[in-house]
Order: sequence, then C-alpha cells, then structure tokens
Amino acid sequence: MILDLDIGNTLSKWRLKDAESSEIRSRGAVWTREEWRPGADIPNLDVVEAVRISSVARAAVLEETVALLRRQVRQVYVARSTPEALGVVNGYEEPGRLGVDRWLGALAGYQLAGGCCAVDCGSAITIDFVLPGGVHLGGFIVPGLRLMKESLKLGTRNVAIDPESEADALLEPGRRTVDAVNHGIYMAAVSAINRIYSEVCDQQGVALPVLLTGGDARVISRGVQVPHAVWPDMVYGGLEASFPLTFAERAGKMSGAPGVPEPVSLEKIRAGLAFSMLL
Ligand SMILES: Nc1ncnc2c1ncn2[C@@H]1O[C@H](COP(=O)(O)OP(=O)(O)OP(=O)(O)O)[C@@H](O)[C@H]1O
Ligand SMILES: CC(C)(CO)[C@@H](O)C(=O)NCCC(=O)O
Ligand SMILES: [K+]
Repeated sequence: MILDLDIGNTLSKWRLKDAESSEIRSRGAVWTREEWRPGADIPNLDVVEAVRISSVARAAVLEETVALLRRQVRQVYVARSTPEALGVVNGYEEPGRLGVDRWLGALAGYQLAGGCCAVDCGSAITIDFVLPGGVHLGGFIVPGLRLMKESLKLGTRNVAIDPESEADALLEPGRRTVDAVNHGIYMAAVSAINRIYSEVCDQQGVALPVLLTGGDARVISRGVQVPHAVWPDMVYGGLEASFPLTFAERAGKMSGAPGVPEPVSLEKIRAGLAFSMLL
C-alpha cells in the first residue's frame, strides 16, 4: 500500500492506495497537530510500503511525522516546491516559498489539462495560474470560508454554510446574522474567484480550464460561473506525478482525475468582464 498524506493548516488528509491495482482502499482526516501519532484515525502502517507527503504545517509537524513514519516505512517521499518540475516553471521569486500544496496542485493541473487555473478551497483559498507552455504565473491567496467567518466574531462561527445549499439562495440578502455572514463570505469567495479568473485570462490572452479542490470546493463550485471541474484528489495527483510508484502512475495516470473542462472563449470572458464593470 501507498500512503498519501496532505497535511494542511487545519486538517491532515490521508488515503491508502493499492500499489498493484492503483485502487484507493481507504481515506481519512485528522486535525493537524504537533503530535501526529498513529491511532484510531490513522491507517495501519504495517501494510504501507511507501509514503508521499505534502505539508504546509509548521516545520516541526513535518519533522515529527517523517521521523515517526521512517521507523516503519522504507520509502518516505516529501514534496518540495522547486524552481521547475514536470514541465512547469515556478513563478515565485523565491520558488521554495510557494506553498507545496499549491505547487502540487499546479503540477497536477498542468499534467491533466496543460495550462490551468488551479483553485484550492481550504483554510485559505488559493488561485494559481499555469499557462499552456508551463509558465506558472504565481497566484492569489484569500482567506477561506471558515477563516472569514471566524474573523468576524459575530457568534456565528459554528454555523457552517450548508454544503447542499443552492448558490442562488446564498446570493440573497441575509435577514438574520448567520445568513448575512454566510451569504457575505460566500459572495466574497466566489466573486474573488470569478473576477480573478477573468482578469488573468484577459491579461494573458488565454482561456484556461478551471480545476477546484479542497474542503469547500463543492459548495464554492456552485457559485463559480465559468466551466470547471472539481478534483478532490488534485494535491494527491501532484504527489503521484512527482513520485510515480505504480504502473499507472508511471504512465502519467492520476487517480480520480476529472475530465478536462472546456473553457468558454476568451471573447466571452472579456465580454463578462466588461459587463461586470458596466463598460
Ligand atoms: N470535517 C471537516 N472539518 C473541518 N473542515 C471541514 C470539514 N469538512 C469541510 N471542511 C471545510 O474545509 C475547509 C478546510 O479545507 P481543507 O479540507 O482543504 O483543509 P485545510 O487543512 O484547511 O487545507 P489547507 O490548510 O491546506 O488550506 C474548512 O474551511 C471547512 O469549511
Ligand atoms: C496558503 C496556504 C496556507 C494554503 O494551504 C499554503 O499554501 C501556504 O502556507 N503557502 C505558503 C505561502 C505562499 O504560498 O506564498
Ligand atoms: K489544502
């Protein structure tokens, strides 16, 4: 079995992948914390022959995790943001400072779709752009839905947006605090994504396929106007592409990869931008 680990600021997500059949056998998530000890929520390491890790947690968390895993698992691979990988050139002035989850998302998106706009809706919402030739432009970081809500301190932090909500309902003015907050932060997130996507495609003169991932991807997806695909395993896809272990991975296949969404034309994107500014 291969253990893939995505250590985020809030949640540490894992999945177990069968090295022979490439099937995903199980998944889970635990709170990210200093002491990451195998327990009820952590897979049995006896069956694990290789681990691949993406971590944006504090260095101490990663060090502890790696030290612990090395005692039981022979192969431990830790992803890093590099100046260049798999045909993608990192757009950061200091490439190592780009969050490795963003880098892996960009690599997976490029491998799947060529150029792309990769959006990760987690603790933060990150929006990264890769041009068809592999140039990563950099991106945008916006507070995620939960962080926006907590920062308001209006006593509504524990009332999450119902992930089954229809986008239309979330666009109505709220008539109680909890709705005003939930609809407000939802609008803030989806308007940012829609506008940033249009602006960058306009600047670059290219309509890019949009890929969404992260804990809030499904609910945010309903408010994103342009065609897009939700890819819950996008960061894992970057791990597979960076450290291919199975036969399928060596052939460039990433588990759970969606079909490539066909972007609307650049003309339509530009018309939408002009309309939104009442030009
Ligand atoms: N069971 C859950 N526990 C916590 N957050 C959840 C859960 N399910 C969905 N979410 C939502 O997912 C978001 C967390 O995103 P994600 O699962 O991508 O993890 P993350 O650790 O925050 O990611 P990162 O720190 O890498 O950005 C939260 O903002 C929250 O609204
Ligand atoms: C922005 C987050 C928190 C998103 O998970 C992560 O990618 C991160 O810690 N990045 C480092 C800062 C940067 O990417 O510029
Ligand atoms: K994430």
